[in-house]
Amino acid sequence: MSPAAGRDGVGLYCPAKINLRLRVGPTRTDLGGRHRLDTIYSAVGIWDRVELRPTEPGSGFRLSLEGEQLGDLNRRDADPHANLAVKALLAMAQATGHEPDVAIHIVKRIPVGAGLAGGSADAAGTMLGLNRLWNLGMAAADLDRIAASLGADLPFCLHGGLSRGTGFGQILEPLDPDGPKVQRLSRAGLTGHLLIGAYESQLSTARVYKAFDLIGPGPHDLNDLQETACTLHPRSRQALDLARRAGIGPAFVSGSGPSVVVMAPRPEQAIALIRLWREQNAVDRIIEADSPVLPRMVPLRVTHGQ
Ligand SMILES: C[C@@](CO)(OP(=O)(O)O)[C@H](O)COP(=O)(O)OP(=O)(O)OC[C@H]1O[C@@H](n2ccc(N)nc2=O)[C@H](O)[C@@H]1O
Ligand SMILES: Nc1ncnc2c1ncn2[C@@H]1O[C@H](COP(=O)(O)OP(=O)(O)O)[C@@H](O)[C@H]1O
Repeated sequence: MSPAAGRDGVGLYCPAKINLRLRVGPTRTDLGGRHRLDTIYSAVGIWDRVELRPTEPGSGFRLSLEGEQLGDLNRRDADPHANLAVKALLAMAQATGHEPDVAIHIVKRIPVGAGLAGGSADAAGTMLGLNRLWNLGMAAADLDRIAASLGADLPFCLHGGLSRGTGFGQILEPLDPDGPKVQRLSRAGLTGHLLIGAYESQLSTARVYKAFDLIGPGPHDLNDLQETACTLHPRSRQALDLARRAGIGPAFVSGSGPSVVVMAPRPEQAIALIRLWREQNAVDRIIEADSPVLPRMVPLRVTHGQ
């Protein structure tokens, strides 16, 4: 991780997450009623920026959001305590005996409720930033434990890169970038340049998992939740069909969706797919990115005139 926090705080670049494989098993009481998973997480270069600045002692936390597509975060009645970054601040404060006197500013670029773990990314960035801002020196295992209490894919968001996830998604086996497993993923076209097709509408992860128990997995999908997500959000199926018919891919739904991921290693493939998606109005937003990537931390400095 990069240099220590600056005098005025710390900034984190928090990547999104996709699932290159997502096998969903039955719900388990020993997993808190969640489904058993076997997944390959990959961090993707769509970046939220989380800025943490100390506030006056005893003044409590502040939250501010910035971005074009804030989804349901933009509701006037949105409770700041429901924001996953705030939940992470309060959990870290409780675990370490610190007062949560921190201003959190989030610049959102990860589509909200998209299956890209935008909330978990911001929460993980907040945890990494506080570890530095408060000079905690917390061990990774302790951070992972707090992260797992906040969300199933939050532990992965602390680390980024490529990891296998089991349990309810919180047990991680980081994949060696130079090892045989990642080489196999690359040969299958599952690393490198990709397109994300995103939507104004959101899918609730809880709703998708509940519907999955009735709908089940598609026969050949990389993602067991894909058939459910496409049933609940047919435009995702349309976007995937267009990619498949154009021979561009692999193409799959990201996590609980609705966003879709199409691996497009060659520029002409990306250009062709962007044209197809736009002609057919198959998606609302198209983002080009690379994967895997790692979270990044930068010191904040007061800008002139601030
Ligand atoms: C589907 C996945 C795939 O990586 O990602 P997203 O699509 O959300 O990004 C994750 O499993 C989502 O992780 P996360 O979004 O952190 O889930 P949580 O907040 O912990 O739980 C949201 C809802 O999903 C259910 N859930 C979550 C994980 C799991 N293994 N089984 C479940 O049934 C929970 O019971 C809860 O009702
Ligand atoms: N910082 C945050 N960024 C995005 N969503 C958040 C955040 N905090 C809380 N949420 C809520 O979490 C829900 C899921 O958001 P997100 O993590 O982006 O999607 P997904 O779980 O599908 O990957 C949304 O309803 C959103 O209101």
